[in-house]
Amino acid sequence: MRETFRSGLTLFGLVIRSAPLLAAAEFSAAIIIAVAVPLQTYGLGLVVDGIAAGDGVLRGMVVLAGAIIAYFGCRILSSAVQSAMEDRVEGSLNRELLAITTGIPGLEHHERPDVADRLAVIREESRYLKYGATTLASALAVAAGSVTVLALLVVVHPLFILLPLLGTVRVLCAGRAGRLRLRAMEATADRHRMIDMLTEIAKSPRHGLEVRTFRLGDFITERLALLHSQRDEPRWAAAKRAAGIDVIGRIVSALGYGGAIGFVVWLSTQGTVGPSEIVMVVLLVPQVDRAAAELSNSSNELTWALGTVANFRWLRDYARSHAPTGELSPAPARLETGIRFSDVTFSYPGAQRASLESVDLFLPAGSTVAFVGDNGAGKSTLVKLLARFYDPSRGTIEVDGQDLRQIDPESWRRAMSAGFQDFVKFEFETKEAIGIGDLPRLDDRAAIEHAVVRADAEGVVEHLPSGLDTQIGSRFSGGVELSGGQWQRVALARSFMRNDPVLLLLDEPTAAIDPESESALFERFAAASATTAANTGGITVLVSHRFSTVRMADLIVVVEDGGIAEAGSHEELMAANGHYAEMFELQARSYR
Ligand SMILES: Nc1ncnc2c1ncn2[C@@H]1O[C@H](COP(=O)(O)OP(=O)(O)OP(=O)(O)O)[C@@H](O)[C@H]1O
Repeated sequence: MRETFRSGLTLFGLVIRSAPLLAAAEFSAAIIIAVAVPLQTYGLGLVVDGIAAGDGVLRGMVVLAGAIIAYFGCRILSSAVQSAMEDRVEGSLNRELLAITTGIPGLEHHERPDVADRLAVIREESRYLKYGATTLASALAVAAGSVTVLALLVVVHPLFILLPLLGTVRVLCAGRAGRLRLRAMEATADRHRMIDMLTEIAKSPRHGLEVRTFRLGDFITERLALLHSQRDEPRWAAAKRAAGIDVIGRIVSALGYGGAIGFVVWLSTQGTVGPSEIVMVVLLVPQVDRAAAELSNSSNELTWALGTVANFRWLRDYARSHAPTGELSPAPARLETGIRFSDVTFSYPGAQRASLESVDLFLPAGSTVAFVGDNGAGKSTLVKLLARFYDPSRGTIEVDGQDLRQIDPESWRRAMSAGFQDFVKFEFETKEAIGIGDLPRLDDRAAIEHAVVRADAEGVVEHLPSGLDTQIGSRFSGGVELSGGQWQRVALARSFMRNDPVLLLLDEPTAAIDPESESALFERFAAASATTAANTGGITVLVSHRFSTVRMADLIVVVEDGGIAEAGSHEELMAANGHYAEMFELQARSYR
């Protein structure tokens, strides 16, 4: 109950923050409409009284006309503001959700199934929050209308105070039914995510090649049918139970309202009430029933909306609890000694096996470091720990002797830069797709051109019809599609936007580029790293499977099965005649 109340407050706060004036107009209009309806009945009662007593109908007509004008005026106002308010709420909710999820410093929330399920439910249900604003307004309005109806009925006979009890039964039943449906949705959220994923694979042009090559159409369709039945059957079972509970509520209230009308007719036979009271009760009792129906509808919708708000609050609390705490230092502007891994063990959330086991490693300031090793050895995991997407499960990573956990992650990310194999294809104008690598310099054309040169991407830009001003990607009209290697060079230029980062992480950023160009590129990296190293003592880390490229690194780290097998310069490792020498020879021979 307390949680529901809190979620209601959160929703109310969200609505007021998103659209204060529109919300004030919508809430007031909804309340006035709800109160105006019983007031019309009251006015009619006064007219009947006036006629019966021969006193004239002016007073009754004034109340009736006032209530009718207020009713229609507010209906017009409500229809004008409602959808604008909903759009504003939806927009600001989406922005808030995005800010929360992207604001979590690490990546764990994307990989923990319990968090991913909640995110899926929130995404699926966020449209209810848009309507939740209107639902909240109508729930308040129904409450105000019910109080007015009840006050008028109690004046007729105090026993009518019991009528809301019947309404409560109906509302409770509807609330229970709504919770049943929401729980079924939560329990089947993983299947829903899987359906989303398969549908995306089936529809997206990006996956079209593989889907067609492997003739996956039928396989995906069958898998989707199975998943739909696994998702929909529990939901349908819950919907049936919910409908049963709803029907019970409706029967109880219908019996009660029939009894109330019978009661006032009986009172009139006893001479206790007159014609105006009969008119009022006959017209007001259905309004109590309608109010209960509306309240149960809006309580149904509100239960859904508040359930989603509860998930939203959970996510916000999760983000807060994962926000860095304690005294945090800014990232160093200059590295003096280097970065040290001491006894670092790391397991991904939910993983059975550790991906890194007791790693001891020192990356000296000002050096270029290459990570090599077989698939799944742990190279990218080392990179992710360096970027602080995750913290070690055991052991420490120290930057110039300071634990990385004590450095503000925001400041650390600003001080570093990175390029990844599975980069994002930002379908923007080329200058923006590159410039976003250093947001404060998004409009600095000279800096963008410099990054293009460093990434050896001049050839890509020269071939674009409007150079840096060309829209890239085929999603938008006039957009120019790039090849895999060209996209990768744009992504590389993006990672070179930041001047002199203290850490530059390049995790197979050239996998789509041919070996010769990669070698040439790495020479440029090394030259750029030398400048960076002189200015900031920065470290460049490169992950690559190509030994011809990594040989020029100052330090080559051979990662094997979650540990460090060997580390040293190319010459040292060749002299040691170990795994590196063997792999180098093998690759060199195959190139020859
Ligand atoms: N998100 C994840 N969740 C669970 N396990 C993961 C995750 N990412 C990687 N792993 C596991 O961690 C181990 C190391 O993976 P990592 O990506 O670091 O290897 P890698 O050396 O970069 O491989 P590759 O050369 O194929 O890119 C692997 O066993 C992999 O299955």
